[in-house]
Amino acid sequence: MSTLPTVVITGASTGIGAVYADRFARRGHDLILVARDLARLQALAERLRADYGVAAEPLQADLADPAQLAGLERLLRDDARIGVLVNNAGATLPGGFLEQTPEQTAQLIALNVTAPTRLAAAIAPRLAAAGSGAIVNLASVVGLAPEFGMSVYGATKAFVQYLSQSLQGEIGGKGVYVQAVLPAATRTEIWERSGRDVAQIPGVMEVDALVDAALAGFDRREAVTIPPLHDESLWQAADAARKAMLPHYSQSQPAPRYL
Ligand SMILES: NC(=O)C1=CN([C@@H]2O[C@H](COP(=O)(O)OP(=O)(O)OC[C@H]3O[C@@H](n4cnc5c(N)ncnc54)[C@H](OP(=O)(O)O)[C@@H]3O)[C@@H](O)[C@H]2O)C=CC1
Ligand SMILES: CC(=O)[C@H](N)C(=O)O
Repeated sequence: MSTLPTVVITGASTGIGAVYADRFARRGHDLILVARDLARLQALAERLRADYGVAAEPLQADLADPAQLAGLERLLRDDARIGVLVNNAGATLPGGFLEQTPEQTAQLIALNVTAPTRLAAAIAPRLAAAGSGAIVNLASVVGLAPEFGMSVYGATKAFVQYLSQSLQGEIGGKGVYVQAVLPAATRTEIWERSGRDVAQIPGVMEVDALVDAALAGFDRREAVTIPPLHDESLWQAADAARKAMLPHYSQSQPAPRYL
């Protein structure tokens, strides 16, 4: 058994989550791997045990299902070995807002918004009390870009980014590191799962490169990590522009243009 904190990774059966599992195992962490496809989780866990000598436990759960989500919440609340949560499980939807059904959007919000929020809420008090630990949340550059026409998916990712940055402010001072990771298009099954052809997308990043870059940001303790953004000053300028507005919101009168 490792002396390092155990890492819980949601959506670990494939894609970005499976590579996170490989990288944390390589660093010597024990793992709890969460997704719906138990056979895939078992195969990955077996490989990680063999390759790295860590403990790797598959945990089958549909995180859009409140009862199954509650089981993982209990584990995060109670198991003191767990010190890192990677909120990675997520999906997108085919079609546009006019085609998507209420059931589809509710399901997406349950997976992309409710699950990471509740899982973070389950682990945060214990990490804050211990004064250490990390919560990594997979957002997306789509959350910065309403122009991309992925309204509900993008809104869920904007939520995740906001939650991460706000939590960093709330619990960062108590020793808990919170990171938002914003990938752009990355070669995983997410594209075919939503009926899109990744071959039509320009500038797709390979999943190993994405996760290694995200972990470089993790090691630098960045609040927001955007692996595809080469010119870091663009993010810094956008963040500075947002912060420049903050002192201007406390006004008893509407702005003259609204009078
Ligand atoms: N790939 C990309 O271009 C980008 C991805 N992202 C984000 O990165 C994260 C990972 O995406 P990616 O690896 O590409 O996606 P994949 O579709 O490759 O993998 C998604 C993972 O989530 C799991 N998952 C899906 N639905 C559920 C559910 N209801 N309950 C539990 N687990 C579930 C899947 O496992 P199973 O089916 O076994 O449950 C799988 O392990 C997502 O949050 C995504 O939004 C952000 C920007 C770009
Ligand atoms: C499917 C996508 O659009 C991708 N996950 C992204 O967030 O860029």
